Amino acid sequence: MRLRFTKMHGAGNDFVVIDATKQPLTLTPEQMRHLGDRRFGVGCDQILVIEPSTDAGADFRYRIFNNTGAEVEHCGNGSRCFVRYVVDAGLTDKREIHVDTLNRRLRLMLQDDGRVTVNMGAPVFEPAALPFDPAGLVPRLEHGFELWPVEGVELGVVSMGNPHAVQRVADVATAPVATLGPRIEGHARFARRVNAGFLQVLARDRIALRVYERDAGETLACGTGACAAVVVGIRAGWLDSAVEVQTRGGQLRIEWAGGDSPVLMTGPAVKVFDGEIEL
Ligand SMILES: N[C@H](CCC[C@H](N)C(=O)O)C(=O)O
Repeated sequence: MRLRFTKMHGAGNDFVVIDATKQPLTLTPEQMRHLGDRRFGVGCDQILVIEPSTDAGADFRYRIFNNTGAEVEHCGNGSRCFVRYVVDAGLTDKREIHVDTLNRRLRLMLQDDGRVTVNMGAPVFEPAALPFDPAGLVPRLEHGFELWPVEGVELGVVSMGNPHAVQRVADVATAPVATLGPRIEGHARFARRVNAGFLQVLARDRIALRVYERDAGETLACGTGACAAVVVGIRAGWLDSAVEVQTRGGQLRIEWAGGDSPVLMTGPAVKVFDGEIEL
């Protein structure tokens, strides 16, 4: 099969974007893995498949697959690239777009400076939402927020639609992302595995972040991970409600007013090239 695609990135988190708005497309996990392979295929962290909406309340739907072929619930950087794609491809003339993912409806706004703001929905802190099994653990409370002792560190857990476990570190540059990241990502207490965030507080409105992503390893940026780190930092009393997040691939802005209010993420979305591949 000859497949047309668009290569994009959001703060260095890179995607193969496939437009399936005009004809249905089903790729096997093996075909996804080939697309994601940085030597034998195109190479990407995740694959984004854009489809027509199946509900009057949304303009589109899209599906996200890690480069292992596993479908996931949410991708912050991918949602911004989705907006850039559908606007540039002329699939919509709107600047506020509603899209359905596996388990959320997102509202996305294209800003005049080219960045995209995404209403990422509200965080969910109940362990069962990830899922995370806290049985037998005694959390340390930081400003009333539970930090769970796992693998010798303290994890703040939160679902942004996909699962995240965030720990505070003194310096992201020396954080044990390559060794501790996979141990947390695959830990038995996370039945559907987890994205492992390493957060360094630079100021109450600025953090540095590295994320060992579920099913993808360390990426240069993780949008849902940035949301997760900021809301954990706010609940733990380390951060204010608007935070600049420095990732290895670029900068994101995360805002959250607390409670059931939605998390707003603003950041870049860049098209790199169009291509075709024989699958
Ligand atoms: N690896 C994530 C999906 C991609 C999320 C990330 N790329 C983002 O920008 O949010 C997971 O399995 O939940």
